Amino acid sequence: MKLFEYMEKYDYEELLLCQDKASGLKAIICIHDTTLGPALGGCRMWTYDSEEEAIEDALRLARGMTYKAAAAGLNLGGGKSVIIGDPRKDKSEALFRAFGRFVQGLNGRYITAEDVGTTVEDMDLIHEETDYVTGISPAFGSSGNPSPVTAYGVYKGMKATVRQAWGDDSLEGKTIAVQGVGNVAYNLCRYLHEEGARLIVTDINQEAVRRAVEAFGARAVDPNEIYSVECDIFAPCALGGVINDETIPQLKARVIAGAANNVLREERHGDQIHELGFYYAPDYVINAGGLINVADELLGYNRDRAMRKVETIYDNIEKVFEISRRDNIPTYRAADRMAEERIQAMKNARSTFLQNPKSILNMKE
Ligand SMILES: NC(=O)c1ccc[n+]([C@@H]2O[C@H](COP(=O)([O-])OP(=O)(O)OC[C@H]3O[C@@H](n4cnc5c(N)ncnc54)[C@H](O)[C@@H]3O)[C@@H](O)[C@H]2O)c1
Ligand SMILES: CC(C)C[C@H](N)C(=O)O
Repeated sequence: MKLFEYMEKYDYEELLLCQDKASGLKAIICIHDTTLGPALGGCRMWTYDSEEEAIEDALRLARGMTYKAAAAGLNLGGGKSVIIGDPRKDKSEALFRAFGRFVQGLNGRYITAEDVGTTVEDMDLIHEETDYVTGISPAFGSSGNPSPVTAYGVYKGMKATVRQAWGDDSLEGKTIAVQGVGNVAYNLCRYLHEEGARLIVTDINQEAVRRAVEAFGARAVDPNEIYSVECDIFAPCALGGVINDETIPQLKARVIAGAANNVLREERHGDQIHELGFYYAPDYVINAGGLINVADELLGYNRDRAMRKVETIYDNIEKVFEISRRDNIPTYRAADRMAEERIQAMKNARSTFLQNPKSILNMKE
């Protein structure tokens, strides 16, 4: 990848490589865009096959966060970080504290939180070194683990998408294929099960599968079977890039709606599923619940206020489908348009100098 060419093409601000020999930390922090406010985005810990793959992931995820915050109506920019390593073996206090010091060094331009492979306990260690971290323990007045709230938002967004496809938003009797039953999807499955949906689940972690089968009477299938099972809704809740040339021809679902970030391997796959008549809920619109929740910490956390804002994901999904129909474009493009228009409008509005800009968030009691 030609880094500067790529960064220029998608308007990235900053890419930071962080290494600390003593703790073994190798991390990447990427700030995509801070037009709307500080870049808030999670920290992923993953065993990447190469450094290039890790950098690419950080870049793509950071850009997604800019769009996520903009589409959710938050005054936050987009950023993300990745720590290269195995979350089951390579974690230590020293590693997360070293990472925290790099975050502190950015002086608030980047605020971190959980993502795949990191937990509230890890955020608490980062918090030893910096206040620019969210999703820490509730004992600090924080919102804790964002995953259950992300799940609630995905549930609401899935219902809104189902309404587009079938005219009413009930999930009762719908068969839903869930890929990955980790932190978000386990909580999502609970909502789906309570509403009377039939669940098919898969995960590369057998323990996660067993939990979902026992708790929700889900049917388990092998990871490579999940694309082709007979179902109404495909819910990608593991990693990105799963809507691609190989998987699209296998899909039997009518709706694609899940928690995973960067679901489309390439933009052209979003065009393809649109032409084929799938109802796709754009990833960063439907999975914004966790971000909305941790963002509320910056105001002094109020769970009711945060949950009310998470419920607007239903309306945001409806807006995306409206734009898609109005402009005859795929939903992923409609979501981009919605986010880009807001960023541009705020860029223009902020051209006037103000001594004391108002609070960085626009959520009100
Ligand atoms: N946690 C949040 O609040 C949040 C918010 C927004 C988006 N997301 C996104 O949602 C997705 C899930 O996040 P999470 O926090 O639940 O992570 P998680 O690590 O708890 O869960 C992911 C699950 O997917 C499984 N998995 C990985 N590769 C797989 C494969 N090829 N096939 C089947 N299963 C596979 C893992 O074993 C794990 O159980 C990620 O893409 C994340 O970026 C999470
Ligand atoms: C909780 C959020 C700040 C981060 C989350 N992993 C996301 O992708 O939205």
